[in-house]
Amino acid sequence: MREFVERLPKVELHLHIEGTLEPELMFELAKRNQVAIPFSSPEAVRQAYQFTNLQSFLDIYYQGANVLLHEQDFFDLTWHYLLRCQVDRVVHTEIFFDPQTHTQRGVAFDTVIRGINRALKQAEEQLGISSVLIMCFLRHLDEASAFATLQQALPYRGEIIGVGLDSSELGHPPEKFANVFAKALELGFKTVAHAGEEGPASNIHDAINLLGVTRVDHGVRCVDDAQLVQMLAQTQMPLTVCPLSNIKLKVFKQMSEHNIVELLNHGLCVTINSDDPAYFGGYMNDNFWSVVEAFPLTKAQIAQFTFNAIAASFIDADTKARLAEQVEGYLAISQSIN
Ligand SMILES: Nc1ncnc2[nH]cnc12
Ligand SMILES: [Zn+2]
Repeated sequence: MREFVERLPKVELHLHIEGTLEPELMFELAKRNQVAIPFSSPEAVRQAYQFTNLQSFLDIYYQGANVLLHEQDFFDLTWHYLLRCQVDRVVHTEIFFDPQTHTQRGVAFDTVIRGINRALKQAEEQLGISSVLIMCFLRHLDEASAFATLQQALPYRGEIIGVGLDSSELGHPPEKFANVFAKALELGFKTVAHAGEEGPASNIHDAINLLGVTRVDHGVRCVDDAQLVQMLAQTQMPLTVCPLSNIKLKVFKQMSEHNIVELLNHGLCVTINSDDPAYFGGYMNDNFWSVVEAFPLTKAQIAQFTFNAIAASFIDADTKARLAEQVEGYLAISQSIN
């Protein structure tokens, strides 16, 4: 089964590029850019990754991003992730970036996007991996800052497919960003938002109704509202679930208590994603495997996560059909072997 999971073509829909900063690269960039970091070695960094909740992670995560200063740094960060995609058979990825994490430190929006985009283009050409970019607003910052960020993104309309919402969910509900999301939709951006990760099921409702999202990031707290679960199944509203993240951030005590398979069996459009893999202990294969290890799933059920991700992606219809065919072929061959 492990080999089936490893070779299964995958589509990633919930990945923060800043969350792919491995301790080794953090050290290399700290040295290159002469930025002080409060760790003595990459191992010491890993030791510090003991989180009690979302906020305890975010505090360390924003600190780590301080080593990213130049276009080349953003290129290196993104390229390392894309090489890992190749290993994990991720054929398409939809990447979040947090411009405010960088512009607040005096790094230009242009520097961030140029570095990331150069790596994405190289991956398309050299690795055959396609991608799109989604710009997230930090919800602990105010509406004015989100509006300013949206304004800064206008020259890059062709390179940014949508806007998202991340950072501290508790105390920062979707309604805080209803105006800026309305403007983004008017400008032609797609919208997604983290909701129902640590926050209540009502945040999922509000992300859908007030922010016009086409996907909900995480969304696992939907189970607290049976009617909402029914609606999510009926509308096939995608949930980009991140299993290892949820364990690391104590959303669930252990994988056997995770609700992803329950949601899959209810017919929801759930997908598997890695969120911040450098911090949470694994990329796509590890996330798939953590679920497969904890629950008895057939190959067809495992492949369903990829079919769901293809359907939920921002890829054009022809490419979706081609990718789905590729996965169907893979599933048929591996089912015929045993
Ligand atoms: N899991 C997560 N939830 C909210 N904001 C984030 N930013 C990066 N990872 C996040
Ligand atoms: Zn996330």
